[in-house]
Amino acid sequence: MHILDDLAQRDLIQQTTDDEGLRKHLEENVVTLYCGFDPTADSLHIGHLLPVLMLKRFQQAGHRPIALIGGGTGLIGDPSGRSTERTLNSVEVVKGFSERIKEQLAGILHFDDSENGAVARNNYEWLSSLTMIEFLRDVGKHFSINYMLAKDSVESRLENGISFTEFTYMILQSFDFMNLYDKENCTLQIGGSDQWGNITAGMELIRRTRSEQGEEEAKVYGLTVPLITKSDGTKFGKTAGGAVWLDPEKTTPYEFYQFWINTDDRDVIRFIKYFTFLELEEINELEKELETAPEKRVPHRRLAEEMTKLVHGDAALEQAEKITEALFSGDIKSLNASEIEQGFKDVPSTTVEEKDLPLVDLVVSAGLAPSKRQAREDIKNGAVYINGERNQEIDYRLKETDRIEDKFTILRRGKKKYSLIRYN
Ligand SMILES: N[C@@H](Cc1ccc(O)cc1)C(=O)O
Repeated sequence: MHILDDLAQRDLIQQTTDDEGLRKHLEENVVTLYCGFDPTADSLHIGHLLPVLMLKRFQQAGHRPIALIGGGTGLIGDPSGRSTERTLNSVEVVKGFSERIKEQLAGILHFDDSENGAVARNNYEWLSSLTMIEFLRDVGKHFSINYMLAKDSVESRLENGISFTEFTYMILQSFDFMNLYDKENCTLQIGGSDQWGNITAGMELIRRTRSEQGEEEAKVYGLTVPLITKSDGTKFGKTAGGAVWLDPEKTTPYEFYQFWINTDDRDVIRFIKYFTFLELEEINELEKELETAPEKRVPHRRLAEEMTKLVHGDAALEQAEKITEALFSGDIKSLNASEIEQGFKDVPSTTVEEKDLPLVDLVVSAGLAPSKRQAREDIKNGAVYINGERNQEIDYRLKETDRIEDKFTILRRGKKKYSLIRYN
């Protein structure tokens, strides 16, 4: 199947410049394409995943992707899709962010120098050495202010204001495209739907400056992926705890898994098409499953599996599944300390100095009962669990075997009220 047809069937194409031309171009050539990622934080988040996976899809279809780290543009700030000016980060900070983002991209794209291996570039390399005079003469001269003012990213900001710095951003991104065209024969730029203006600006620059007189026009292409919407109207990729990051230190693989498994029934098939590499036929099967046995949540589990494996690897997926299962069945004893840490990250925790406290005291300090009297009552009634096991001894003192790797005990009251006890 033509890559563009596969993408279309997955609803992954928002816009292309010259669909027919691009189709032919991809049929006849190993196409070098790129997508840029600005280091605006120390990690990518799932909002970045679609374009990253897009690069991978093109690679699987035999083309050559470049992941461009915006070490230079990240110092300027893209106004696209934003209603307010960004605050600038220091050069040091952006450098640090760039390195981490490169590592994350490597984890998904597996950079290598073979013919259609994915490669990473950093635009700091060429943007930092561009002189003011060169910039204004060789690049700026090809941009009319009227054209720039008409771009969405600028137009929408005129009322609230935009600095000259952010205003020039599109010129820098255009310069990137031209530079990659010159040096690497890169002829396609992809990006999120908010990047349309920047991508077409670059195409225009290349057409103007790189077409030889009397020859065919220098021809490059652009493609954008859609903005991901959710059926409940809330923003994709945000949870109560904030953004869903790809860095396992910021969003644990378990949380990441939970994010996907909690996808709304109405969105799950669409997300499987967007984010996984499953064949369309298999996706149709999953859709049937959803219709006939929605309570089994087979597609949700599959989505969570595929995504966790892709971003965090097999071992992390296995752990996420184990934690999910243990929390569901209450079998806490099967978890080790690192799994406890992940699975109970959002559960209230109490740190205690003494290790063999009476259960009654612990239940109170953990905030699971308002008084010792109530705690005794609860224990007697069988509402209190240590690491998933009911304990009805009113005079019970915690023992070594109640501590998981000597670090944690999980107390539970009733069905759902958990508390994580940490030992110093
Ligand atoms: N402007 C893009 C990132 C980018 C940077 C440089 C480029 O050449 C291309 C894209 C964004 O904010 O998402």
